[in-house]
Formats: sequence, structure tokens, C-alpha cells
Amino acid sequence: MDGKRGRGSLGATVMVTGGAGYIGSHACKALAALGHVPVSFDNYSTGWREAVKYGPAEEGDLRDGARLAEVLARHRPRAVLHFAALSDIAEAGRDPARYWDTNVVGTLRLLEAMAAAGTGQLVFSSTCAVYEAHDGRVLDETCPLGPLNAYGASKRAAEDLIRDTAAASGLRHVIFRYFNVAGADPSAEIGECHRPETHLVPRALAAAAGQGAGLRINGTDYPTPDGTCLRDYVHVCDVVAAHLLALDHLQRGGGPELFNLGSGHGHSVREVIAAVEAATGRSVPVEEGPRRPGDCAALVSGSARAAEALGWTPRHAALEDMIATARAWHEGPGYRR
Ligand SMILES: NC(=O)c1ccc[n+]([C@@H]2O[C@H](COP(=O)([O-])OP(=O)(O)OC[C@H]3O[C@@H](n4cnc5c(N)ncnc54)[C@H](O)[C@@H]3O)[C@@H](O)[C@H]2O)c1
Ligand SMILES: O=c1ccn([C@@H]2O[C@H](COP(=O)(O)OP(=O)(O)O[C@H]3O[C@H](CO)[C@@H](O)[C@H](O)[C@H]3O)[C@@H](O)[C@H]2O)c(=O)[nH]1
Repeated sequence: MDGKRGRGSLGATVMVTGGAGYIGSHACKALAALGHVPVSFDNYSTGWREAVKYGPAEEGDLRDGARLAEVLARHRPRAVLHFAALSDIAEAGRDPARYWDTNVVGTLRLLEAMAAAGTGQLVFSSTCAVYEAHDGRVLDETCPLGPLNAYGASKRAAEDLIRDTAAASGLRHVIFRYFNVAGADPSAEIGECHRPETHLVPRALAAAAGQGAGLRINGTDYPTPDGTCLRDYVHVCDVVAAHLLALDHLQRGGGPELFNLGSGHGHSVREVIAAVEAATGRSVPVEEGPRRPGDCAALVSGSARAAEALGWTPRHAALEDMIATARAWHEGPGYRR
């Protein structure tokens, strides 16, 4: 995995909240490959125990301040990568309180515990769902905030909480707003697996493999070239590489930063389906359904700021690369069927 772009000093302990999840497990693998010790902190609500295999596993809930304090005191990490969250856009619309509880209250508990333990570096996973809908326009970090949905609202609140806390305490932090993360570890050791799965790429792969009832396209009447939503897909290994660069930035004494992470290209739902069909040689059975609440027509990233400040460029920006690695994971022995 090419997380080796960010080097930093060897042997640092880094706490990874959500280390059993999709992106967090890839971060743990990349950290361990560089000689760091990734301590996963996870309650396994959407993640998997067997994905925690690159460092110590600490079971715990973000909202449990005493448990966080105990884990931070024992491992004394140099930094925290904070991935743990709930992130199902449709579910957030149905049950916003649960999202604010985990994503905002959980982040507050983490910040309190870090302050008490003297852990002074944080990298936070935010989302492009914090932006206002600007259909067709490339979104950079200066674009007005919406947010687009209740999930985005909880992430925006968590961002504000981090910024206010940092201003008062000197906590050094980097906030990343990811676009749509896709793909898998090229060795197919780990990958994306949620139950239920809501994300387009794994759902299309499952449909191509004849698993489940086929794929519903959420809306075909958007003002886009083929009527379906355009999203900016970014490879999970590129996202992780940016986190390693952020850790270097913080370790060098770098100040607070906010960066989008995307590949800079919009792909429609129909294009993703066609790419899955091309990769698998199988057709994806689809039905056309209504729009999904909380969606907008287009979300495409401008990531110039991360390139300039961190030297980050996506190395796997081609959709085919994301689908090939996701497919290898989906069809390989590690996938949970
Ligand atoms: N996947 C994407 O496309 C995407 C895009 C933008 C932002 N993000 C953000 O990136 C982060 C990681 O996303 P992911 O796709 O890996 O999600 P995921 O669901 O695979 O991983 C989240 C992990 O957090 C854990 N978790 C949830 N609530 C917890 C709690 N209260 N205490 C402890 N652990 C808890 C889960 O068990 C899981 O292992 C999230 O913050 C998400 O909002 C993801
Ligand atoms: O069965 C499906 C699944 C998805 N979609 C559509 O495909 C697009 C991508 O959806 P999905 O893969 O579910 O990702 P998002 O819901 O956009 O959410 C991801 O991307 C967001 C940024 O856009 C992040 O904020 C979230 O954390 C992350 O989960 C959207 O237009 C969906 O409506 C379908 O049409 N059918």
C-alpha cells in the first residue's frame, strides 16, 4: 500500500478511532507498515474485529469518557486519527439525534480525554456533505457551507467544536473533508464491508455477483448529463496517504489546516455501474427509483489546497483502479460473505 509517502519518525503510537472500520483499518495497515503502532479504539457498531490486525485493539465507545481516558493514559499516543462516526446519510435523516450523539458528543468526549491526557495532535474525518449544494461547480474549501443533510450537520458541528477547542487549548489539528471514498487495499487483505451496505460501489459489485435483489438507482431526473448523481470517488489508499502527510505536518509543528480530499472528477451513478460491468464482465441488474433524501446532483472536489500544503496528489484517481481493487477484495478470501 502506498501510504509510505508520509514518513515521520518511526515507532510513534497513534490512536485510530474507528480502526475496525473501512477507512480506519486501511490507516492502521499503513501506519504499521511505516513502523508506527496503531491503537484501534472501536465499539464494532459498523466495523469488524477481524479488521483490527495491525496493532492493539481497544474496545470502547467514543461517548464513554472514562474508557477513552484509560486507553489514552495506557498507550500515550502522540496523535489521534479520528475516523469513528456514523455515516449513513439516509439513516441520519431518520434518526438525527443518534448522529449528533456519536458524531458530536463522541467528538466532545474525545477532545476532553485528549486534553486530560496531554495528547496534542488530531486528524479529523469530515465530509463534503458539510457544503451547500453547488450542483455542477467544483467545491473548494472556501465554498459556503450548507450542510446537505443531518449527517453533514453533525460533521459540521464536530468541525466547529474542534476549531473552538483548538483555539482555546492549542490542540494542533487537520480536518479533511473527504468526497466519496472507494476501492480497497491492493493486496485485498482488507476492504469495505458494511451490514447493511449502502455505498454504491460495493452494492454494484454485489449486484453483479447476483447477491441480493439488484441495484436501485436513486433518482434519474437530476440536471446531469445522464440524469443520475455525479460524485467524486477517491481511493481509500489516497485518503490514508493524506493522513500520513497530515501527521508529518503536525509533527513538524504545523498549524491548523482544512483540506478537501477528492480526485477532481465527477462520475455518474450510471458510469459507476458501467465500470463495474466492464470490470466484472457481468451485467448489473438495475431498477430506477426516486431520489434519496439528502442527495444533491453533483459533488466534485477541488483539492488544490492539499496538493500545495501537503504535497498530496491522488495516485489512484482512475475509477477503474478503485473498482478493480474493490472487486479483488469482494471476490477474495478476506471478504465477509
Ligand atoms: N466512506 C466515505 O465515503 C466517507 C466520506 C466522507 C467522510 N467519511 C468519514 O470517514 C470516517 C470513516 O468512515 P468509514 O467509511 O470508514 O466508516 P465505517 O462505518 O466503516 O467505520 C466507522 C468505524 O467507527 C466505529 N464507531 C462508530 N461509532 C462508534 C462509537 N460511538 N465509538 C467507537 N467506535 C465507533 C464503527 O464500529 C466503525 O468501525 C467517518 O467519520 C465518516 O464520516 C467517510
Ligand atoms: O444502491 C445505491 C447506492 C447509492 N446510490 C447513489 O450513489 C451515489 C453515491 O452514494 P453512496 O455510495 O451511498 O455514498 P454517499 O451516500 O454519497 O456517502 C458517502 O459519500 C459522502 C460524500 O459524498 C460522505 O459524506 C459519506 O460519509 C459517504 O458515506 C449517491 O447519489 C446515491 O444516491 C444509488 O443510486 N443506489
